[in-house]
Amino acid sequence: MVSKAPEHELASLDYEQGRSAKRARVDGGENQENTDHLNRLPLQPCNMRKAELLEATAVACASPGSVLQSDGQAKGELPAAVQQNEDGSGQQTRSCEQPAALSDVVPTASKVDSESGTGTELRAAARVLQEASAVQAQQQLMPPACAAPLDTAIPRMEVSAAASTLQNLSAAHPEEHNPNAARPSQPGHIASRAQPAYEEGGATPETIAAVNEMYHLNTPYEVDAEAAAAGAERLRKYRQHVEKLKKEGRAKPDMIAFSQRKVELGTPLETIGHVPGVRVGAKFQNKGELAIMGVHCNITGGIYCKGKDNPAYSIVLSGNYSDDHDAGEIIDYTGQGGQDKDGRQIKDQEWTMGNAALKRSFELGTPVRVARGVNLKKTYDGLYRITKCWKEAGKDDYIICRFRLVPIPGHSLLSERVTNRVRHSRRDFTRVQLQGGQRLPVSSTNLHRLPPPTEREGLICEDISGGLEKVKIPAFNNVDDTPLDPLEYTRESVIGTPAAQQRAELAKAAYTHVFCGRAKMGITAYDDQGLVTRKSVNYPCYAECPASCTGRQCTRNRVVTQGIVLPLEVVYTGPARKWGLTCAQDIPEGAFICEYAGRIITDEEADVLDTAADHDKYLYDMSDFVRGVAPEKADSGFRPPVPADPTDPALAIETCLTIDARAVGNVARFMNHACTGSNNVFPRPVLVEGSTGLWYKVAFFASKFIPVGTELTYDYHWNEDQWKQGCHCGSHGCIKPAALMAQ
Ligand SMILES: C[S@@+](CC[C@H](N)C(=O)[O-])C[C@H]1O[C@@H](n2cnc3c(N)ncnc32)[C@H](O)[C@@H]1O
Repeated sequence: MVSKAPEHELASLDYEQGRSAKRARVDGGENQENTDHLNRLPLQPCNMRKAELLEATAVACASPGSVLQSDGQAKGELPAAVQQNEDGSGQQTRSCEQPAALSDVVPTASKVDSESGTGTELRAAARVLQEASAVQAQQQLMPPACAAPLDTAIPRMEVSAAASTLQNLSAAHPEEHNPNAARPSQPGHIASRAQPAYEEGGATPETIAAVNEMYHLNTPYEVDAEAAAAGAERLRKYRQHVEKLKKEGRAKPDMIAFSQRKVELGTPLETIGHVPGVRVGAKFQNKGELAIMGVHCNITGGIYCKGKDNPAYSIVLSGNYSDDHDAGEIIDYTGQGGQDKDGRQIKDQEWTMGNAALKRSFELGTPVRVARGVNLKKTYDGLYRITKCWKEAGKDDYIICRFRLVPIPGHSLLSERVTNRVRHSRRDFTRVQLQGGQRLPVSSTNLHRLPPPTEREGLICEDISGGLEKVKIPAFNNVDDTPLDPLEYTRESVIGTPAAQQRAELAKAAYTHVFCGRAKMGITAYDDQGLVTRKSVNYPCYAECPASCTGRQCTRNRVVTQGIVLPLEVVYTGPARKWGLTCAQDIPEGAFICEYAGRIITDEEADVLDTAADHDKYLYDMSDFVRGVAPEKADSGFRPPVPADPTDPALAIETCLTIDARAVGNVARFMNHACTGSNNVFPRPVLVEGSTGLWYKVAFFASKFIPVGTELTYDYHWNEDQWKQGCHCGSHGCIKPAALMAQ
């Protein structure tokens, strides 16, 4: 989860960096290893799987009669004779010999990785891959063991290396391995002949678990405020120095400033994982700033590492490598080396320098920082893990090293972006300043009301709740013909999945007591009119009384429990924000508006919802609600009754639920966002006697008097990146005004 630590990205610096990002990446190929720092990393190599694989490969290759399936897997015994039709002109023969020794036939791990992974070896492997399908086809036609004459022997080494490659391939990526696709469409063209050669030996689940533990990847990232303040100061001084160098007319002031000030400013170097104090999503004006903050200290190269034997610290994606494929959630990153000064690939890449370091990260499962951005400006996008590495022919027909990186959930901007849900956490707690003044009950006849819906234009549905709410919820479209999407209306949240059911039950078991909200809070959150009081408005949680509580005070303390009483309306606002929620009468400040209802699912289930189908637009993450809010934000008052021990499983259970209101929901799903200053509604967790087994709801209240017909909005607390299409709230303090985005 992205923390909202003090911002340290200061105003933009207006200067040109001396070399293009593309050139910098090329240079990185030559000057990649940062030798300034000598500390060694704590992790040791873990080659267990590779060794196992080699052993398995050796067995497969060393056995006479072992057969290669067309899908690339070693199957049974090799045929004693292999028929080859290299150029389609005739058969070649080789005698069936037993390999003499393992080292003769199976390259060692390093041979597979760095020596035999050259273009020549790959091409040879590719050829044998093609033959594998022929072998299988032939095997189906003829008896094994030298039944068919082969004209020319294929060197044993080549076969076994190819078998190893094949096994790697099929094991690592079966769906992409298609030997038929390997047939040359343009003979002699490397791209058409070379097959991807996937490297086995990625970290085992046990290693990854250990790495997660070591780098605190099991819990969402939280920025240390002190370290953030120190970082902001470091950046400020660095920028000052850059300005000074610029005034002196120095070339490449950002680079010079980095090398001159890094020691004095205490740049965190050689850090695996997050750099303390740097929040995910932090923006930097150039690579010098990335370097001085310790995010990516290789100012001229795309890969930051120390030596080929250690895992890499970070990569920078500038969109300049034609072979890079950045699909957001998945990055297929191209290694370094083999380019000319214009960025053209002129040689095969090898598992050396930064490529070797990234491969090491793959083997060890260590996180790699990713910074992205075109031109000079970069964003720290958080931590990724390399799930695959391989060699293949690049667009320029030379063999390139490739790495697949995927975001680590809770530690990358993208994992936030993927779950583009309306997040609220203790950091997102909105302080509300109620103005006081006339606080009429919502039923007061002194509040203005619109005429009945049937007397107004644009009515497309008289009651979207289908009679489920106490009041009708009509829908209007006075803009165009856009219809309402189908919605299964629900008045209260429902448990959506068996996994969520399990969590809800566990949570219920952890909180068995029937509570009296008044007893818990000492006072109720509401006044006699059912409006949130000025005193209680910034309590982190409200508690209502269950039906079993009697007495005037307790009966009064059931506001959310009563459900919607205000005449809410769903109104089409236009193509930018689509549907929104308004009210057909004045709303007094502090009035309850509605709860956020939908299907309750687990966070994990929410994370894999189809974002392309806008599924994530209607998710409300309940995480952190129960953990309370920072003391400086919330008034003392009542806090959620969470266990004192934060490791209590009940806490973990309860915080892992999300409300999904896309297909099943209530009016709250139509409420749009407005930035600070212009929204009029705020959410609070409310303890109620839930029918679902959950012990709280998310409820919305008016933060001010809202005149009749005004759109109801609250702060989604989305960051700039989440507003990909821009925010159309139109307020002065808008975080990402759509108007600016268009420029
Ligand atoms: C919970 S839904 C709100 C209802 C939505 N407008 C609809 O038509 O169903 C959240 C989505 O509404 C849109 N939205 C809400 N507030 C917005 C704003 N201020 N600017 C632009 N789009 C907004 C975004 O597409 C967002 O993902």
